Amino acid sequence: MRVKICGITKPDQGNAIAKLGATALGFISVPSSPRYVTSAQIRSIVENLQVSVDRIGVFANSNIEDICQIVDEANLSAVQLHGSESIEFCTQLRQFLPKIEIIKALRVKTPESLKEADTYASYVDTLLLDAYHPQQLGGTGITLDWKTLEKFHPRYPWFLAGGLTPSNILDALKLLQPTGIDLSSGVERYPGDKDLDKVALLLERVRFLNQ
Ligand SMILES: O=C(O)c1ccccc1N[C@@H]1O[C@H](COP(=O)(O)O)[C@@H](O)[C@H]1O
Repeated sequence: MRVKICGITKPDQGNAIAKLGATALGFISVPSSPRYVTSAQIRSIVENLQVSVDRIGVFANSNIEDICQIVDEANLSAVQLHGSESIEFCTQLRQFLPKIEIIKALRVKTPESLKEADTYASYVDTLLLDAYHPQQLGGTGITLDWKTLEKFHPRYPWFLAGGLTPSNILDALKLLQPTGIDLSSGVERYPGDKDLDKVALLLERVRFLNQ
């Protein structure tokens, strides 16, 4: 199972989380977020890594030129599109970034969002389902209504996100079978400052379930 810890802002925490066994680190390239980091900051976190992990930049309604520049400057391996990017936008971005994983995030408001996920699946590598909040794009700590997803068994890879914590992860994974999980506020002391004890506990619980 892929485990992405998102909203990394500090080189020592990024390296520690990768060493604990997370498979991906997420970096918020959305200027309005309290977890926002510049491409230079991401690069310094990435250059400090002692183990290999996926390096995912999170964008929301950015233009293609800016995304490509940040991918290049920060040495990212994947982009997560967390705004209202269209299928056409994803297709265009694919042409500019043929070797970079494209993850489309959808904020699940109603069961219709799951049909939307199916329509994106042929145009991106991976889907990500997050909780809906009327004002905020992500990192809200709001838990998805997992019941909505009970019959969601797609053939494509997908991350479960939204309000996951070390306390609720086992309940989520007993009900759902995502190929990856994504956590931000559930493993931090305050926005951008990760709690390494919580990350370690999370990884321990996920390993317990997968053994
Ligand atoms: O974390 C943010 O600040 C953020 C800002 C803008 C778009 C996405 C953001 N984070 C994403 O939110 C989800 C879930 O976060 P949480 O675990 O509920 O706190 C995750 O996919 C982050 O990548």
